[in-house]
Amino acid sequence: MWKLKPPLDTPLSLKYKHILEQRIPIDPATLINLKRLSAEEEFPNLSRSCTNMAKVLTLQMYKRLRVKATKSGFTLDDIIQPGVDNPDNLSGRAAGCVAGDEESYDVFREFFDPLIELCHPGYQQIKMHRSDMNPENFKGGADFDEQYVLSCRICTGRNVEDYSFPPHCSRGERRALEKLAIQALIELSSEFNGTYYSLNTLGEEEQKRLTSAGILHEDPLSPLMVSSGMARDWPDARGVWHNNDKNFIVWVNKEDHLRIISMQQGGNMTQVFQRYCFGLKKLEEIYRKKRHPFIFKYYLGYVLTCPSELGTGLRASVHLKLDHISKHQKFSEILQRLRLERHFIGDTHTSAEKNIYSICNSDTIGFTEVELLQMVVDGIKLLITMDKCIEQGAVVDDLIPAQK
Ligand SMILES: Nc1ncnc2c1ncn2[C@@H]1O[C@H](COP(=O)(O)OP(=O)(O)OP(=O)(O)O)[C@@H](O)[C@H]1O
Repeated sequence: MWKLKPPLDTPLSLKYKHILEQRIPIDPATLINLKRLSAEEEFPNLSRSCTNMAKVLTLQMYKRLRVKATKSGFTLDDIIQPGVDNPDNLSGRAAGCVAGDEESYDVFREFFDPLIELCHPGYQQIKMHRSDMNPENFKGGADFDEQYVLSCRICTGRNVEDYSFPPHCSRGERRALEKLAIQALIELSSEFNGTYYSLNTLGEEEQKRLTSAGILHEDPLSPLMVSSGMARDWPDARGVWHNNDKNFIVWVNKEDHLRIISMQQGGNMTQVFQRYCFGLKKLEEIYRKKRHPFIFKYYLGYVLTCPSELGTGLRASVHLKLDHISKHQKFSEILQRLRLERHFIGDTHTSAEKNIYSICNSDTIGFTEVELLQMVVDGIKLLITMDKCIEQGAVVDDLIPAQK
């Protein structure tokens, strides 16, 4: 397994095991004792890494931070491992690192603050995170022309107080979180009738059915999940719940304790957002009543495993067909000005041939949920207008938005 924790039978690691299990504050001197080699000798080779982690981490910072750990024992080396193993940065936003628990963002703030700023320029000016999950505050319609838009999806993550995050949680923590999620989802079922499927016991037929409904993916274990430690013990204590209409989905113990998804075919983003807000607020209330609230910090918003998803965690994406504007030489620049980004679709080859794109918001922090959705909807509508104009032989340069 990737996590190079010392073997448990040596005196040195017994000391480490004690630290992990007792959850006592870690004495930096203890960690220094565990580091037999110098920072220069241990510093990772980042020459191929295009991630934001590699842009932020210097040897001096590594020297200062490598002897620190959170109370549950998450270290800087654990944080940066995904970016060391996966040097590519396909989205431009790739953090190349993960948090192992809520405290990671405090103990390693010297590293995380500039990193979040790179992922989300302007983050350091944010005084207080704002949330707005009232669909009535959305201006204008959020319904798209279905000749262009094939499907809409909104996704976010949530982590529960007092438990380590998936890269770091123990088997027992993960199982306790699954138990809690199953109880909460049963309560949610009074609003949304649904079923939980444990990956441990999932049959082949069910697996096929969930995959064809876009709920399970062919290969759930990305290299990022493996190198961050999120894939440890897979599929133990992992599962997915969906409502009877298969348009509200909750993943348990994947990248975050919970990943919440509202999605449907066609262009009705209004319904997708209404369901997202209603279901997520309900789930949050259930967890709060069980005295296991979601982790929220005034300056980070909802605290998630991946620092590029802090704030709302919201990713609103649309699969749409753009035959013309996608060939414009400034297509990438237009997306950037609209604060949107392109994600790759599972079957990249076929979707590229058919000019089908997956476009979503690039920000998650600094804006409310309603504001982010507004950006996505207004941006997608503009792209569709531009596509239509080009098809009719018009020049669209004066429609290109100014840099926001
Ligand atoms: N609008 C959409 N309609 C249908 N499927 C979608 C849509 N947007 C994304 N998906 C699918 O959801 C999966 C995850 O998409 P993507 O990687 O872009 O999102 P993410 O936010 O990075 O990850 P996740 O939402 O799983 O946490 C992919 O299989 C993708 O094809």
